[in-house]
Amino acid sequence: MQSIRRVAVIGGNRIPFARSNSRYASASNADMLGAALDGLVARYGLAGQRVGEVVAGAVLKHSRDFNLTREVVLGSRLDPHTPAYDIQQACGTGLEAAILVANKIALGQIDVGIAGGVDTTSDAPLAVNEDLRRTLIKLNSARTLGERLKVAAKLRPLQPFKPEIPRNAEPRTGLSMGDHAARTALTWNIDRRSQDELALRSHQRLAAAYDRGFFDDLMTPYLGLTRDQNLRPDTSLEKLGSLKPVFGTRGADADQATMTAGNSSPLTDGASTVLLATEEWAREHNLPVLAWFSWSETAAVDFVHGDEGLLMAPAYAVPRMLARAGLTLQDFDYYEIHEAFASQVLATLAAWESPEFCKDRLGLDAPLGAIDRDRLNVNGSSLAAGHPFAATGGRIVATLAKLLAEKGGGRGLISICAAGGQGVTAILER
Ligand SMILES: CC(=O)CC(=O)SCCNC(=O)CCNC(=O)[C@H](O)C(C)(C)COP(=O)(O)OP(=O)(O)OC[C@H]1O[C@@H](n2cnc3c(N)ncnc32)[C@H](O)[C@@H]1OP(=O)(O)O
Repeated sequence: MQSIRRVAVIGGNRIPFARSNSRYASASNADMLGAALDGLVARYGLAGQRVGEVVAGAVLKHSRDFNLTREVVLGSRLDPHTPAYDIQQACGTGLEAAILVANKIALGQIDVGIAGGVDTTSDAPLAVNEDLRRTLIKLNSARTLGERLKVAAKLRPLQPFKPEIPRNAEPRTGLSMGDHAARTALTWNIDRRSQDELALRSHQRLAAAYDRGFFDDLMTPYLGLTRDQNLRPDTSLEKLGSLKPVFGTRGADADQATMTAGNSSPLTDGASTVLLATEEWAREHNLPVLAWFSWSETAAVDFVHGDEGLLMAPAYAVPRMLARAGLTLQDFDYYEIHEAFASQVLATLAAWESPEFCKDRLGLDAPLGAIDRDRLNVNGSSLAAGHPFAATGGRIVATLAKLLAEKGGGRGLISICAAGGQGVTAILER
């Protein structure tokens, strides 16, 4: 039997994130993931090398991109003998890709691997409507002109022009991510001011991190962007407080809606990659280790039949991971909690502080307790940087690993909520 090996985070590379339908409007997922990968390959001298595996994904993907990651690898300077494949776990995709690569490294199946993620809401995969799709398939398989004419005769004049537009909504409820989060915000009494304060801190901290050059070796400029386009260093509590609610604005609780464009992550385009390896590989290639990828856990909640909030799965995943690792919630120097919405971060923290939630839902004798908020998302997070769904995991892993390297030691927690009621979490240590 093989033994478990330590997994090193060597570094990451991403492109600055762009607002939807803006700077990257004409870039495809392949273009953006390719740019993030090219930067990583250049930074770590991987040109011509056969990497164990490249695992990445996109939440919104064109049907032509059967294996987007492999296509991107074939277009890169990596050795074409590098295997590559796509995965998808909504906003957990990038972190799940890193977990997959880390597990293969730990088990001795590969020595080095790259994880990544990309998404674009500007170049969304519009599909033709279902009737037309089926008719076109029949048309394509018709063998004679007569058969083709018979199928074509069934096409109604305006039918082809009604496309199926992908929605940022749960298939089983029809509600958007934001409307689900708005329900959770009500359940946990998350007030508007706390959400706006969290959003403000995210912008201020991301701006400060850029100003001190933190991202200089984690990012490759792309299509004229050198910083995340959503970053608003000049935003204020007054400006945030003046924005109108956009989620939870229908139904009986509409007057209690608190979620705005300022305290919700924006629709974003972007890509990220992370390099993971064994200690030996890092030594042989003369590359310093930023941090160790030590634990991970996923969880899912039943938001369809039960009353668990759609984006609350990390509240369950983290305590399970802590129990396995023999740690408490307070044993961390940094907390990276993906800011899908300010209210969802605050609801997760409230759940961990709640004796009822921790007893009834987690089966614990005592609440997990509060965290030191000064250690939360210290370089900003998705509210400021933006959130190109599958690319967020890579952004967070690289950011946290570098933070730990800068500090010289410590432990960081990663928590990412995902559509479908899932949560992906991990621990990095140094
Ligand atoms: C998917 C998973 O698996 C899990 C998850 O992560 S769930 C989260 C997934 N992501 C989402 O659901 C995305 C949610 N976001 C959205 O749908 C949209 O961004 C949104 C509806 C919230 C806003 O869209 P929009 O109206 O086009 O935004 P935008 O025009 O940029 O902003 C609206 C206004 O707020 C202002 N604004 C936004 N942020 C601001 C800030 N921080 N400070 C000051 N003003 C701000 C803008 O300037 C704009 O003002 P004007 O109208 O005067 O120009």
